[in-house]
Amino acid sequence: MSDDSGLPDGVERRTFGGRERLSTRGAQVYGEPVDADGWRAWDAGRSKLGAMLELGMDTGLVGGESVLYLGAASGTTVSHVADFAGPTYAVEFAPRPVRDLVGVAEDRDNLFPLLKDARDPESYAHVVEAGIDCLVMDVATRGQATVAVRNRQFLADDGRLLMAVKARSEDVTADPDDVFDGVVAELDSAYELLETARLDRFHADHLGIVARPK
Ligand SMILES: C[S@@+](CC[C@H](N)C(=O)[O-])C[C@H]1O[C@@H](n2cnc3c(N)ncnc32)[C@H](O)[C@@H]1O
Repeated sequence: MSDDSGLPDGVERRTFGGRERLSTRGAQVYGEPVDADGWRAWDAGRSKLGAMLELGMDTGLVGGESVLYLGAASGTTVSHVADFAGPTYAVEFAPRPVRDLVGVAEDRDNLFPLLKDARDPESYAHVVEAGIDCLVMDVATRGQATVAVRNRQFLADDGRLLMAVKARSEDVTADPDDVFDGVVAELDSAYELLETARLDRFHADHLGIVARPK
């Protein structure tokens, strides 16, 4: 971490259109504003990890870490991650967004797209290095806690899980708080919870979780 901002090295607050925003330095991906120095605005409204940083959650990210990112979609968030992190493995199971993700990786030597199902970690265990520093999860699917537990195997003992839970993906009718309680209870088998925060300012009915392996 470069200063007392709580942001990892390689993530800065810079002014775009008169407004201070998170930013990373790299090739443009989704039409986000880019300044003259090559910094690109990181839209927290389109990124749960961006929202977690914007809300001041203590992610433990310092910059340069190895990352396994589950639910990469077309690369909006993972492109920013690869801008400040080390080797970044991006798992996504839908072929269409992976086509875009491959384009995003062409500009980033440290970004490795994997067309894989995050529920089946054995299918990419031969590719992803062991002792990953940070597991980022944004899979909007039923069984989000199960996916986190199954992928615990990749994390270093002092690594971090940074997870966004979408309540409606588990149960559209349930009270989000009940859904979050259930997810947290299931995570307990493999993780120690460090911090949770509702992301509603940026993402309705989402919970941000920071945890470390037990
Ligand atoms: C909310 S979107 C991710 C957005 C992305 N993280 C971002 O901020 O740019 C959730 C993604 O998870 C993917 N997904 C859902 N279940 C998955 C699974 N079992 N394995 C891999 N990807 C999955 C979906 O296809 C979708 O692209």
